[in-house]
Amino acid sequence: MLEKKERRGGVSIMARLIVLAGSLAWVILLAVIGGVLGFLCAIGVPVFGSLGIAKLLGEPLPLTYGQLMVLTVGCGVLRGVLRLGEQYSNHYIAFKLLAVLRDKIFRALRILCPAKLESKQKGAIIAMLTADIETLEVFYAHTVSPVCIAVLVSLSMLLFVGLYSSWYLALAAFIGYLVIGVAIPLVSSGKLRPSGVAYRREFASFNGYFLDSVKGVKDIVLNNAGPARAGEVEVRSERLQEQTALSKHASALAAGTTELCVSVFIMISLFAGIGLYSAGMLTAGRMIAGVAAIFSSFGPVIAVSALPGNLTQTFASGDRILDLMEEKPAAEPVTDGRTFEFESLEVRDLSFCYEEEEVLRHVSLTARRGEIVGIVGPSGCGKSTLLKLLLRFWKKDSGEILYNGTDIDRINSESLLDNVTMVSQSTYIFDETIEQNLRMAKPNASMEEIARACRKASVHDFIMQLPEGYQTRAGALGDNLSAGEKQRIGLARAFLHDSPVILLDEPTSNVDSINEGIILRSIRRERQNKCIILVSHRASTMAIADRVYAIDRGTIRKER
Ligand SMILES: Nc1ncnc2c1ncn2[C@@H]1O[C@H](COP(=O)(O)OP(=O)(O)OP(=O)(O)O)[C@@H](O)[C@H]1O
Repeated sequence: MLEKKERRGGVSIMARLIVLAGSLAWVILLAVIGGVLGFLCAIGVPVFGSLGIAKLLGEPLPLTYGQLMVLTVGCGVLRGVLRLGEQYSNHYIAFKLLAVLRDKIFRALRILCPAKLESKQKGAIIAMLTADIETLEVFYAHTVSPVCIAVLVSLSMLLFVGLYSSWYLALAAFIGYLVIGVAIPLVSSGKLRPSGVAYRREFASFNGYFLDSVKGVKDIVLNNAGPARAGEVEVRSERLQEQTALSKHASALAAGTTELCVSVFIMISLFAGIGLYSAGMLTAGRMIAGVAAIFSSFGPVIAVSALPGNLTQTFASGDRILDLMEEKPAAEPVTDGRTFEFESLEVRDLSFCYEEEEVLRHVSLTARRGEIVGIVGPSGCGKSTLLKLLLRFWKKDSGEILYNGTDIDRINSESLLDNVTMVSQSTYIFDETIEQNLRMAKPNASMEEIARACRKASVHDFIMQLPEGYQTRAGALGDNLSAGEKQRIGLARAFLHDSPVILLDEPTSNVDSINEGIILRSIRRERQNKCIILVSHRASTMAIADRVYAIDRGTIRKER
């Protein structure tokens, strides 16, 4: 299972996410520069205009009216260009970075796979690959740059107002920036969090229930449970609506408070300016320029105060993604070990437990090229676990798994996968053509080889009946591939992969006796040059084994 780590703080998440952006951090920098210059130009329009008025009022200025006019118009035009640049950078970050992140996450998953992705985890992983990565777009494109822009623009404005107009006015602006850009986000994020968390909980619950109902609609109809199910959907939908209203109410309140505070601080700076002018501490021209600069400088901090609604969710997504990236695989891949060409397998005194639950105790068995070894035992006794350990999905607790006399922990993972293939109880069929689904086992296989593998798995005739034969898309068949057909495609993949060891977990559990006979004949023929380890409940399947081991409550004994 993915381990639950300690929650990280917001700053730590932000820092790590920026590191994760790697070489794309420079595009974020570009967006920040574009944003800062853009806002300064926007503020420049009223400021240069008011400097013109200051000049009219007799304020000495080293600029002519013409130059002030050019600067005012120039700022207006540049504002548009810079805004475009900022938006372009943000969108570039959003799309490029999401692609880079998906790639990184996929790599992390490949190392964790398959042990840590057992079925319990799939839902969380799929959510991460879709919703969480999308949410991070908000972080990179709409969180980092607004915060940096707000800090830089506010500092520039404080310096301008302080140096040109008055440090008292700068102080009033400073308090305004702090209240709008820091205090309101902090207070409202605390208040928005519970309603945001409750909303997301209801949303997930509703979605899960609804999708589950759609998937299970056949069983709902067969059990005449439709009205009860529809009633529950209605109840959950109403609960979701209530939470949506509460959540929207909280964010509307925060937005209203921000607007109110902006108006209050504009008034405060206006009254402070008039007061300073009346006290003779400021000329009319400098007062107008200072107050105009403050009036137009709240845009960046308003953008920051609008963030908290998304921020909690963004950080939660970032936290989950960082957890996945830092997750240790159940068995570290071996890259500096030995390679081998399979001849023999010896399992000695092998013990293994999943967390608390002990599954295998002092298990020993042998198998070599040319043999079919059967494993039987009641459901849940650890047969599949033993096969997974032979592929090092999990790290054994004690004992040895020796391939050609070398322990599995000292064999390169690549070499192990070249030598050992497993057909598990459920085969996943990708939404590609049947040929592509098979070819993944041997990318350069000829069509003849593919067809031969399918004949051995007794699935060739079925494929030839499909509308486009091997070129039929599995997706076009919908859910119409039976469990047995999928199982035989899985088997054909294993035959095509042609590795010396084939681990078969219930290979005939879903096929009829005619197909079972064909498959068993193929397996028997394959054994000449291979080692086949066969798990099955069926006595008819076990009949082809040279040796049979029985597992019972974790211990093994040779049955024949
Ligand atoms: N990833 C896992 N985490 C924790 N427990 C697991 C995991 N996989 C299997 N188990 C448990 O280990 C035990 C052995 O499971 P395993 O799948 O090896 O049995 P099996 O003999 O192959 O059963 P079946 O014949 O029904 O396929 C079961 O109790 C199962 O619930």
